[in-house]
Amino acid sequence: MARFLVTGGAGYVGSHTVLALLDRGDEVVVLDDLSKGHRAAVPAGATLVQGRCDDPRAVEAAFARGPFEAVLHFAALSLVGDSMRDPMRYIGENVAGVTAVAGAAAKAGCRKFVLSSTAALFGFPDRIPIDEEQRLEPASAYGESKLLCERALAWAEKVHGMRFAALRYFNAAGADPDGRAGEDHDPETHLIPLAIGAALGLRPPLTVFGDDYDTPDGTCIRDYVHVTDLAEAHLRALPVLEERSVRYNLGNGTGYSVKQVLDTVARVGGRPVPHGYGPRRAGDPAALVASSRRLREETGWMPRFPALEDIVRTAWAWHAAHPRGYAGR
Ligand SMILES: NC(=O)c1ccc[n+]([C@@H]2O[C@H](COP(=O)([O-])OP(=O)(O)OC[C@H]3O[C@@H](n4cnc5c(N)ncnc54)[C@H](O)[C@@H]3O)[C@@H](O)[C@H]2O)c1
Ligand SMILES: O=c1ccn([C@@H]2O[C@H](COP(=O)(O)OP(=O)(O)O[C@H]3O[C@H](CO)[C@@H](O)[C@H](O)[C@H]3O)[C@@H](O)[C@H]2O)c(=O)[nH]1
Repeated sequence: MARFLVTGGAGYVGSHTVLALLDRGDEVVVLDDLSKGHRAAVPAGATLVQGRCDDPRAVEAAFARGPFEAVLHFAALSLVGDSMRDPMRYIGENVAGVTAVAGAAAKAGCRKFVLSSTAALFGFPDRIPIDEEQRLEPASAYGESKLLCERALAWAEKVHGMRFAALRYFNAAGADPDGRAGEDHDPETHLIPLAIGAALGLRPPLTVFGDDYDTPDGTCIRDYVHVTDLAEAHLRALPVLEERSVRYNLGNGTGYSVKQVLDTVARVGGRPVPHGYGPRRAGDPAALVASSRRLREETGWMPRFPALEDIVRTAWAWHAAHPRGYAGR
């Protein structure tokens, strides 16, 4: 049993990872300012310190609950479109969060750090699937902020001997298979919850952003990876940090188009997804699919829910059971 600090543990991916840690018997302290997350998403067995990652007093209060085996850093601003309206805020806050938390970790003698990084590091990629050797050229301030976070951690390693794992998630999706947690962003911008919301009559009809891409059906292709599999990848990456720092691209390795996602939601839910077509969303690449070969080979990670249908089924179950998300829980 070990104790972990999870920043952003009241958010979507963070809360599922807290569950994975608690399920295996670990102790968890969550540092989250609840700006986007939900108190009710912090599992009962975890301790919540409410505060910002770039506030030294809040970070100190969190580390006072240590010592920690490792820090898992999920807290960040994470909307691509938003980052293009307010790029300095995204870069400033995301980098400040990492530097404050990693600096405090080094001071406290905690030398393992796992960063939520992103496929947005690759911008418009040259080749699919995207492996770790591909050019890093973010096409958004959000992607740039995460690249700078990775680079900051490389300095923490050089100077303080801090090992880090940068996990570049592709599209996180789905919900805890036991129904204990799910996806509830406000505003919600992600395809699967919007499609399910439209099918359930909880949200307006979905707009497909462009059907003139150079893909088989004209809509964008993404690699949807189950949030519980993402959580498991964090646990798998930890032992590698005994030896060295790593960067892993993290997805299923299969791409699905927006139309295929809508068909799957309709099939799983047994009702159509009301939708129409609109212009392309600025900054959307035609296709993003991960090669997670390195992660699989070096850690033994294997997704339990690689099929889109299973991913959508768990998401559907959560949204149907919690039509208002975490509100009122
Ligand atoms: N969801 C995805 O598909 C996806 C894909 C790639 C990368 N990521 C990255 O994974 C991480 C988690 O994403 P998510 O979808 O769970 O987001 P989320 O918004 O649900 O969770 C982020 C959490 O961090 C908290 N937070 C934000 N800024 C904070 C700050 N300064 N101090 C303290 N707490 C703060 C929020 O309140 C929220 O609970 C983010 O770093 C995101 O960039 C997500
Ligand atoms: O109303 C909508 C919402 C989305 N889409 C499309 O659906 C796909 C998926 O979009 P979305 O769910 O918003 O995810 P991404 O824009 O691919 O971004 C996610 O995945 C990135 C990595 O791939 C991360 O960096 C981001 O944080 C995360 O939000 C894209 O082609 C969108 O154009 C629509 O057509 N209509």
